[in-house]
Amino acid sequence: MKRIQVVAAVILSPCKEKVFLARRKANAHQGGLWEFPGGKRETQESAQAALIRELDEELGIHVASTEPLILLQHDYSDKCIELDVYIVNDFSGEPHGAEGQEVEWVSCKAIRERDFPEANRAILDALEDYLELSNASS
Ligand SMILES: Nc1nc2c([nH]c(=O)n2[C@H]2C[C@H](O)[C@@H](COP(=O)(O)OP(=O)(O)OP(=O)(O)O)O2)c(=O)[nH]1
Ligand SMILES: [Mg+2]
Repeated sequence: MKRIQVVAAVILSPCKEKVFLARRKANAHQGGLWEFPGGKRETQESAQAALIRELDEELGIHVASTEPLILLQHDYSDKCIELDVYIVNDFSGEPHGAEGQEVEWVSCKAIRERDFPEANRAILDALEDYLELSNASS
């Protein structure tokens, strides 16, 4: 199975206490579950360019800077993906569900109460480590 290249963003509020989540449309792959906004990379497109394009299309924001969080591979029974995940804490515009999807700023402390696709387990672990480190140094 060809591996699908996906980029996703962990969008943090200025004090890093909240993260902006979107809910996958019911009829999509992994439908109804919460996700970090993003999508498939186009041929020849860099991860950065894909992230900027996806967050403009899906949330109507302009990404100013990113830092890599985790790169992972996950095999679902029907799809194999590679997820390239970035922290975004500098952007302009007010994020909203530009494609009619449900969105929400969720407290980082309560994020594990949401249902995510299986691949996201590793992202949540990486995010927890990232937030611990950034709290320790502030
Ligand atoms: N954006 C995103 N995708 C995720 C996450 N976790 C996870 O398993 N995925 C999977 C679900 C999909 O198989 C794939 C993303 O593809 P997608 O179909 O949503 O891509 P897209 O936004 O470009 O949408 P489309 O143009 O194909 O409608 O990655 C996540 O946290 N964020
Ligand atoms: Mg998407």
